[in-house]
Amino acid sequence: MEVVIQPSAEAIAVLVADAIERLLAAKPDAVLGLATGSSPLAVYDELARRCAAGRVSFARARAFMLDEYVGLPADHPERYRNVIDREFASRVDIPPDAVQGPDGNAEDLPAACAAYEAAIADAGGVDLQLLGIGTDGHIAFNEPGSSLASRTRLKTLTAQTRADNARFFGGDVGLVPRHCLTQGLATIMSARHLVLVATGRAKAEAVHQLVEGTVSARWPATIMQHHPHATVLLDDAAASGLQLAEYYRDAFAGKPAWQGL
Ligand SMILES: N[C@@H]1[C@@H](O)[C@H](O)[C@@H](COP(=O)(O)O)O[C@@H]1O
Repeated sequence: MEVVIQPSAEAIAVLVADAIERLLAAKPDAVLGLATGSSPLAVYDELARRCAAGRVSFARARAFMLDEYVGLPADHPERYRNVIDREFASRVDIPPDAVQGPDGNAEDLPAACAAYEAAIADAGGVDLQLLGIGTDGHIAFNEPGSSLASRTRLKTLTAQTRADNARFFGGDVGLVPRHCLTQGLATIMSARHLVLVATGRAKAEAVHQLVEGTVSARWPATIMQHHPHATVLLDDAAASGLQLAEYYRDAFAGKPAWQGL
């Protein structure tokens, strides 16, 4: 796992956008994994800028979302499909039907989960998966206790996650759905490159566990320690709980530029 500590979300976004630009230059029909939440927003801003400037094109790319709330109306602004359209897809040249997410309004949710797994496999798997991390250590919506071998399925959100996400629902936790569909931890681990972004002190404990803790379903993101190509990008606040921060800084400072992330 590579840990990269940067001064700001914008500096992180430049590095992540560089990696995505490089991937698409080598493989224009690459499969991207998209995350919601506030953590990837600066990355989407940077990609939109580069696309407008003609530096990068998503015209042949495909993308899969990590997760979706269950039961939000199709036109609800916080439905993750709508968030991704607003923050990313509508701002770049990716064809609208090239972006897929789990169907949180399907009549048969287990069938929708199985179909989603099949769609990812049919696309050849995800090349680069963007991730945030919850304060309780979840990735996508894999809450504590999630099977480390899980695939896309229905999950119940923790009170902590619903409280954290209430800010997107006018501060009313009662409006945050209780259930979601989420890629499983094994689904995420199947992606070829994992790129996790975390900023702010609220993430410091989860980040410490992710990088330096024992691999355990108690902190689901720790499964990333088993991934052969995982990059964790942090600002100083999110890195403030790391015991080996100086080593990570030194290693990145001495890294040859041609290696990229
Ligand atoms: N399902 C999403 C996750 O994919 C995201 O990583 C996490 C952190 O969100 P934020 O980046 O807003 O802190 O919360 C949500 O619950």
